[in-house]
Amino acid sequence: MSDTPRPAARPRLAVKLLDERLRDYLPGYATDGSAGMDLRALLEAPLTLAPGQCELVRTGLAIHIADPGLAGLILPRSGLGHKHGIVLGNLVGLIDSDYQGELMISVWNRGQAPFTLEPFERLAQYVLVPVVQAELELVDDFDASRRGAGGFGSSGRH
Ligand SMILES: O=c1ccn([C@H]2C[C@H](O)[C@@H](COP(=O)(O)OP(=O)(O)OP(=O)(O)O)O2)c(=O)[nH]1
Ligand SMILES: [Mg+2]
Repeated sequence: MSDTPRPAARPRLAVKLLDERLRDYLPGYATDGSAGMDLRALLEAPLTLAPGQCELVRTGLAIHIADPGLAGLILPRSGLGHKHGIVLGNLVGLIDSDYQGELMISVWNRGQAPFTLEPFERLAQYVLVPVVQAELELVDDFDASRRGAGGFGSSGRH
């Protein structure tokens, strides 16, 4: 028997290609255990971002998640972020389950040197995550908890 757990059934997401060139570049999981699928830059020409510059970049993909129990996250790629300072202008992109528009990536060069993005380069990753929607219930007092209202380091450093 293998130690590898059997993968759970994968939700199926409806995807529209907004540009035919994307057909050759459909996102997928690089390995069995990958958490994210890489998203590519739909650019007509290389795009050079000066230090501090932030641009909205097309992906050419629309994904309708449909299930309110799921959401998409757009996250930076570690290599681009750490080595080149290429991260997201909104830090994290949150994709609502009812969003049907094109996935857009806010690309921010937080580094010190210009960086050139090439057409169809993988520049961010899309992660599907479970979501729980809550009902807010107004109360006058909470049941006591050990932490109470202590925050921002109230439990000490070590
Ligand atoms: O990096 C991102 C972030 C968001 N979106 C899309 C999907 C998301 O469902 C929608 C709205 O995002 P959000 O709610 O974060 O932005 P907002 O500024 O609150 O806009 P809205 O008033 O449309 O909710 O924009 C992207 O394509 N890329
Ligand atoms: Mg919003």
